[in-house]
Amino acid sequence: MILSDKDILKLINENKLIIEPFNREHLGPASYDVTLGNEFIVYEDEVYDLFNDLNYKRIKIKNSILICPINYNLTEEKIEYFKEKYNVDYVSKAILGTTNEYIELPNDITSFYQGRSSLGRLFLTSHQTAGFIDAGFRGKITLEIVAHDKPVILYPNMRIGQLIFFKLNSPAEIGYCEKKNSKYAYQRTVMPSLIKRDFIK
Ligand SMILES: Nc1ccn([C@H]2C[C@H](O)[C@@H](COP(=O)(O)OP(=O)(O)OP(=O)(O)O)O2)c(=O)n1
Ligand SMILES: [Mg+2]
Repeated sequence: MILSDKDILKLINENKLIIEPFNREHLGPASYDVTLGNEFIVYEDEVYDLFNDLNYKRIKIKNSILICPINYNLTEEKIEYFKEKYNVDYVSKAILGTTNEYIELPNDITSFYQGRSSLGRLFLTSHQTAGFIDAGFRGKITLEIVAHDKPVILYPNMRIGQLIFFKLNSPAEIGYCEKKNSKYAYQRTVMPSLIKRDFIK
């Protein structure tokens, strides 16, 4: 069962569902709009070797970031051109970002993160395959941001996507943060893939 605005508000007021910061304006008929944080991660490896630690750099921006399509030949000159012409802090292709919002789901609620139609219409996606938020998850949501057509300029604190909440038939026995090997429990900022932990016995 998908939660309506009334259901979401009731759970928030009962402190069963946490969304921080919470903005009543961001509540939709059956969803909650979340906002883009100002911290990002760009990987620096030539290949994603799942068995090794991934090298990446963390970026914090003040005003705006320009996301180029993944097939772009992003030369240094092009980066300088975009920075100059559009007055952006950073230029990147695929990049990891985060919501500003920290959430806590009870063990009987899961959520799906979906991009917003206004950005979908600009061929910008803010999650790839990962959109499912486990029951009992606590943390901020890491976003996988890709432009599929033209470069798109994004701004911290803009509404980037939405959370839809589902009530489970019965509460999960073990919530995400109670599971021993949960990789992203309590993440308070953008986190890189920790897939390597799947291979450590
Ligand atoms: N775009 C997304 C999707 C999910 N999550 C968070 C909430 C999920 O509860 C948690 C784990 O998601 P998955 O189970 O899809 O990821 P993994 O299976 O890779 O991680 P784990 O092994 O920890 O379950 O990551 C996130 O931060 N950003
Ligand atoms: Mg998982």
